[in-house]
Amino acid sequence: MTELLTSAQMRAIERAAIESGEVTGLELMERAGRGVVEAIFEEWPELAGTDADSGAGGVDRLAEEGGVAPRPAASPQDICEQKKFRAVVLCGPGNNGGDGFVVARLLKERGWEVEVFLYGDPEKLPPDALENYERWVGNRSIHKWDDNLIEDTLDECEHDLVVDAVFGTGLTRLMPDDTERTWHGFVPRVFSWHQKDRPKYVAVDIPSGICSDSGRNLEGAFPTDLTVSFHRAKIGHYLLPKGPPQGGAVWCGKVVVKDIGLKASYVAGAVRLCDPTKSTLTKFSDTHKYSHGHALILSGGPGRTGAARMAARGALRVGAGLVTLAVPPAAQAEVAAQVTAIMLRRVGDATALAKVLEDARFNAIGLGPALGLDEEAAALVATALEAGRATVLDADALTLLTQDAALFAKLHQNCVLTPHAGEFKRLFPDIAAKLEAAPLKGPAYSKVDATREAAKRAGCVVLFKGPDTVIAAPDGRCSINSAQYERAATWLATAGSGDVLTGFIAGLLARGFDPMQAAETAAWLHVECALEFGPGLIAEDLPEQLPNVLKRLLSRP
Ligand SMILES: NC(=O)C1=CN([C@@H]2O[C@H](COP(=O)(O)OP(=O)(O)OC[C@H]3O[C@@H](n4cnc5c(N)ncnc54)[C@H](O)[C@@H]3O)[C@@H](O)[C@H]2O)[C@@H](O)CC1
Ligand SMILES: Nc1ncnc2c1ncn2[C@@H]1O[C@H](COP(=O)(O)OP(=O)(O)O)[C@@H](O)[C@H]1O
Ligand SMILES: [K+]
Repeated sequence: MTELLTSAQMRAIERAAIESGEVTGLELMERAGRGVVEAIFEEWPELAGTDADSGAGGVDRLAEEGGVAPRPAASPQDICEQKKFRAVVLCGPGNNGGDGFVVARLLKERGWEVEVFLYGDPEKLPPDALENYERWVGNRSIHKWDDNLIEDTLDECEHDLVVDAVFGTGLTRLMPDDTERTWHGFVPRVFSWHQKDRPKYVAVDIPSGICSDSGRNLEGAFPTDLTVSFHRAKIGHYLLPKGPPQGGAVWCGKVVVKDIGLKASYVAGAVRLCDPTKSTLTKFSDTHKYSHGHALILSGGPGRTGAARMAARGALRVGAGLVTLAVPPAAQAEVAAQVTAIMLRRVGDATALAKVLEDARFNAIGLGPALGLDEEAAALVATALEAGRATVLDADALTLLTQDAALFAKLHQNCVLTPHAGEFKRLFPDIAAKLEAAPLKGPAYSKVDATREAAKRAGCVVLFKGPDTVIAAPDGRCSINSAQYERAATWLATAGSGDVLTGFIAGLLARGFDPMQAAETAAWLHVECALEFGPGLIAEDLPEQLPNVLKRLLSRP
């Protein structure tokens, strides 16, 4: 799985590389700037089409240095007919600004018209950024930051590109809103997002104003078409904090990560992006049904059995050897008429459930969807938890946990809780309050922090749903299952899709996955199934996509 870093982890990696003598800060900055230029031309090849001032030399030079691929030299006539590309590069007071000066220089070398604006005092720039500032100003002009001048510059003639290199991983305070700078007024004026032929907006590392650890918007963020980060993506690229103002992924456009030559070393405690490997899933290919475990899914009463039936179908499709629905007697006929491969057991109350669970072959339990909120349902949850099996709790089971501290105390390390935002807030109101509070500084409290704190308190795995599902274990392991960017699947937010996820987790628990791995793998498969089907999906469709999804995954090299 891909590591997602915090700003502190990234700084530590950079510091270790510099201190070991492997690379200098200046070299890293040059590679970062070059990576941004490369990514721009990969994203918009049409922008790589001319270098009117420098001829083909600019391109070849960059290519020799490991930059973009060389292309045939343009004829003089072509060059005359081609318009000159124009960029505005907005640089900030730290090393993010330093990267911006490198980008400006490389574009200029390719014949671009480049205007650079500096927010801050040149004398206060850190050493590598200062060096690149001086390389830039050696023979070109630089403008002191001025909202009106930036706006006039962009209005004066068509620009192809605006590069945002104001703040990166070093954003530690709310965006400035003083008399000298008025970000809140400035951004929307310059940023004519819906205007046809507007310039492309590119963020260096992260859109300025977005906290790279949390994705929180520290007010006044610049939205972008393309975000180019370095070495590893940052957590903030993959979280989607609710607004106002909304933050994270929604501002990044698309995230490209460029290698800047830092070693891929293990980072203790790093958050990971869910992407199970074939080896995670080899457990899918072994043999006998009894070796694949037996999941027990608890159903609600008459008229409320659909949720559990969908969960059971999910558990079976994901590969549990056997799946049994525990059904109240009054709902038995309703369920029996609608299931085939799934078995039924009459479970009238908690005593009956305890009796069923005497059979040690039931090695995983899924409960909560449409279970009910009465005392009987609470007793079922208590009995299930007392059995100590691998257990996934969702929906009504989560609500019951919020109503009874003694029930909450029965949670154990083999449990997985799967709250959506509302359920999370009811279960962990104080943690949710921290997450909802407007951030005043960076790094801000994040959904990752909140889920880790919740998992620690519950003593079990917590899967906090959303397009940025965060999964955490009490020992601090944490991952994000993203349904954003190329995995965007908004149609997954459909009634009952959470019930299917419960089933996927229960099925994987039955197969012997540990709770963290079951939750991560199920969440990932859930989104893959939504992508496989596409828009128009209803929850029942999800389990039926699994055969194709698994086939594709298992045929990976
Ligand atoms: N860490 C690394 O390995 C690398 C970092 N590089 C670049 O360096 C960046 C990090 O550089 P820095 O740590 O200097 O941080 P930044 O350049 O992101 O910003 C720090 C500066 O902004 C000021 N600042 C922070 N929040 C502010 C606010 N709300 N209002 C006004 N000023 C504010 C700080 O006082 C400081 O002067 C990365 O994002 C990346 O672009 C790259 O050069 C390549 C390697
Ligand atoms: N914008 C989104 N894009 C993709 N998936 C989403 C989005 N919003 C929610 N989801 C996912 O949809 C599912 C909804 O589950 P849940 O809220 O429990 O609904 P229900 O109770 O109707 O089943 C979760 O897996 C959640 O992560
Ligand atoms: K930036």
